[in-house]
Amino acid sequence: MYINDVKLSPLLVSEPSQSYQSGITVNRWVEVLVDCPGSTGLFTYRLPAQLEIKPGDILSVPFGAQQLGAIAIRLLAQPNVDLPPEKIREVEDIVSVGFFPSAYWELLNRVAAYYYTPLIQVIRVALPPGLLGRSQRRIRLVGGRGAGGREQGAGSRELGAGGSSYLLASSDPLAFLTPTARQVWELLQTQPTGDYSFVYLQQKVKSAYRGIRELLRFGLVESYLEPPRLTRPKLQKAVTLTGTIDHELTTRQREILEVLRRHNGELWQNELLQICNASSSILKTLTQKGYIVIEEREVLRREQGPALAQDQPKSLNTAQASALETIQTLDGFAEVLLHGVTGSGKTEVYLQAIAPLLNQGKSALVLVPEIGLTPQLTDRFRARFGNKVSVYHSALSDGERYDTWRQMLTGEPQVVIGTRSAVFAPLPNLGLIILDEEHDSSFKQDSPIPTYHARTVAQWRAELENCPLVLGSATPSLESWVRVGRQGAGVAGEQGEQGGRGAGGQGDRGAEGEFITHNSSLLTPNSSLNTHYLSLPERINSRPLPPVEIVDMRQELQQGNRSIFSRSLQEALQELQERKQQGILFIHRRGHSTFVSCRSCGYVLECPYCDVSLAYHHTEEKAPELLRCHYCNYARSHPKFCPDCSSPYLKFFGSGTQRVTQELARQFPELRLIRFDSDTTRNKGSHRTLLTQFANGEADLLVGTQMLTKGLDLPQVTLVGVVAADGLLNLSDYRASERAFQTLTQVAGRAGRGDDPGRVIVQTYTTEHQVIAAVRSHDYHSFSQAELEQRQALNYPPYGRLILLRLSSLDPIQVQNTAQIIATTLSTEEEIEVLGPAPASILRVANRYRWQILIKFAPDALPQLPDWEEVRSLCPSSVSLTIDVDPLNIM
Ligand SMILES: Nc1ncnc2c1ncn2[C@@H]1O[C@H](COP(=O)(O)OP(=O)(O)OP(=O)(O)O)[C@@H](O)[C@H]1O
Ligand SMILES: [Zn+2]
Ligand SMILES: [Zn+2]
Repeated sequence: MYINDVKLSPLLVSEPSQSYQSGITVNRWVEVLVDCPGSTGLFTYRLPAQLEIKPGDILSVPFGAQQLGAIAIRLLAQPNVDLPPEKIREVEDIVSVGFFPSAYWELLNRVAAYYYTPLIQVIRVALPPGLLGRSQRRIRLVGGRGAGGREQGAGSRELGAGGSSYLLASSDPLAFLTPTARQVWELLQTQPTGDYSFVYLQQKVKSAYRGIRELLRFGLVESYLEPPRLTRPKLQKAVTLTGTIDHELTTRQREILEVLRRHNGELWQNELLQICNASSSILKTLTQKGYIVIEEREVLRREQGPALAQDQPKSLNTAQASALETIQTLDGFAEVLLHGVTGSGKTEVYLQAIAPLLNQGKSALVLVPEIGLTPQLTDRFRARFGNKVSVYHSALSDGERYDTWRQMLTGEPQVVIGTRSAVFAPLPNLGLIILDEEHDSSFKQDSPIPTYHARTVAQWRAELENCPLVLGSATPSLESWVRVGRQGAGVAGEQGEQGGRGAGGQGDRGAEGEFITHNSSLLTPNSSLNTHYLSLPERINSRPLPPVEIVDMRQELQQGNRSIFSRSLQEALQELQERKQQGILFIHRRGHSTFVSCRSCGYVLECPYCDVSLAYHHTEEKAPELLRCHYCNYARSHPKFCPDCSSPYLKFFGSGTQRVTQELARQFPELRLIRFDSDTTRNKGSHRTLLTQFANGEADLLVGTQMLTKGLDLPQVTLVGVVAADGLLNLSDYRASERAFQTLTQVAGRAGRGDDPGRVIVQTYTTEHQVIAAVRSHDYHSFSQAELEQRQALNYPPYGRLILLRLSSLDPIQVQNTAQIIATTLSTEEEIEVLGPAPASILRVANRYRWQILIKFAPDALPQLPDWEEVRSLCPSSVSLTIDVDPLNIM
């Protein structure tokens, strides 16, 4: 039995009337997930009569010869019929009660059900790495040693020996304990900390678990999970001032105490030593004299930013103020689309929406697309909220993740900024969720499962926690646009619609024409959504959006310009230097060139493991010349001669970031460059370093990929150049246009954000493309309208829903046959449309052959979806199958 069933039956505990009979608990059963690699199914256990278990509790259960951690999923009044009752083992104990608050638990279950993923996999995404896996169960005395329960006198310890304690019941406060419990309790008393691992107690005391259970019942001990070894709390020495400073001290000693006093009497030892430039021996003397106390204290390893000057809220312009007002009047769950052009000050609205929440003791969750974008954004949040801000993303070390996660559990009001997986940040008391750059595709996980979209999960989370969700973007996704009822909304109305509170999206729906055939609530079809559309139509200080010049590269070539830079762009680069301004050059690809081929025979150098050409990488004069696969990272040295015909004439095609920087260095030797792509930002902190260098004016031009389209706010940037828009325009995906429009609009939006006006130059071979026209006129409305018409005609999202089945195998025949069998089976289902099977656009990656099947269906018809377990059972073990719900990449 698999977890998908969980969706169908309510997760609540079976009715008490079923579990109790004339006041006595009868046998009950519980289905659990076992924390054991590879185990994804549910296992049934019997509940000992005295244990009260709720779904989401962490249990310990016998599993084979082991004792494992497990999570209670649901209680059963009857075990599964095919399980012989005598084979069912008993739950050993509850390790932790209410580990998952109910709304959070519900969220995890929804994710598992919607994305057809075993719940344990979802739990693994949500928890910091290793929390369950390497955890160790421990038992400790409640209140520490000596304080354990009602005992205080010296007598009790003597009495414990042997079974004689019964005789002295009247004078022994612990006489009610059985000998086993007694023995465990005594053993714990011998430890200074009053605790032992469960395993150790089991070894020392026969049937210790019984005794422990008893002690737990009387509240004499508690059971807890020790953090994984790798992620032990980090301890650091803290120095506290205790005495008053008097005159018997040397000047030096007084100096140190004075520093401590100025820091409210407390500092970390290393900080104190650093500030005073002192050695630890002097602190030792001060300790001996009783002026200070040094003790180990836990430091939470949270990623620390640089110290920042405190920043004050800005006074808002009219549009910002009105948006903020709407957000602040929201009470409980609501969805807001904050559509603000690039540089309109969305971040300031977020900051001011969060500030009062913190004062009310609530927390806020801010989701951003990529880490590359976070340094600048986190700095802004830190400048406003100081150490109430923490960052949570997968590039943190395990220790940092674990500590940040625990910091959230404290429930202190705070702001967590993070990427996709931070949507599961365990913040109690959530007051607001913000998804910045909500259109960005990195919010979607393609693999491994769950293939969740953070926006979808955030919608559920906001609903379950009953708080507002704000989606911000200059180029909203069509899903969000339709969801707030903007489809078909007139362009003319844009300026005036500052989201009439409460009416928001809802009000102007219905009056519109042909697009209103579908309900906007695509994901939760029967809940009536409280949606709002808020617009920031202008940049801050009424700065204009930069004019966008489109250059036809075909004409450049006709007119004899063979450079990768048009004359327009060359002039602009020249001016940049003269005017001491800065620019950004956007290139679709990293590396040097996209492929290498032989001019004599046409041979193209390809990856031996993937069906793609190798990209040429060459960073500087003396660096090795490499050919690299961008799919599997295979690399080889660049051959001198064609492997096929031995001709020496190998030619590079297509230009990546390296080629462009080399070309720039040749044509504009004076321009100082910084290359910003995934090759140069591989190390931790390198994003920040490069961006800081650029912001400090240490370079004139930032040359990079996708990464620099996102949220960069640098006022001194006046020029933005797009070297070749075509790579973006000509993708085969149904979302190619939407993505190209978003990327180009975002990158254009980096220009002219300060006092100097900006300009944008887009080079392309297809000037007539509708996306190019829309980018030129900054026209989101007509673009989205035209695009939605096409989507609707073909029943693509946001009108139809998609599920993509990705199959892959080392065996090309087997995967193709399996795909065929599955597609045939699926096509008998009614109300769904099956496309394919088709080979993926790159058939082979890392030696695996890939096929896919696309399923389309109408969202509000609620078709009978296939039984996925049955579909999976059609897959031989050599073929892997991923079910990608709402896929973004269909290539
Ligand atoms: N009310 C205000 N008064 C003065 N400056 C402001 C105000 N609001 C925002 N700013 C400044 O305007 C600049 C642009 O704001 P911000 O980066 O928040 O825009 P954005 O809408 O998030 O842009 P993008 O979508 O392009 O990333 C920032 O430098 C910000 O500090
Ligand atoms: Zn050749
Ligand atoms: Zn490869």
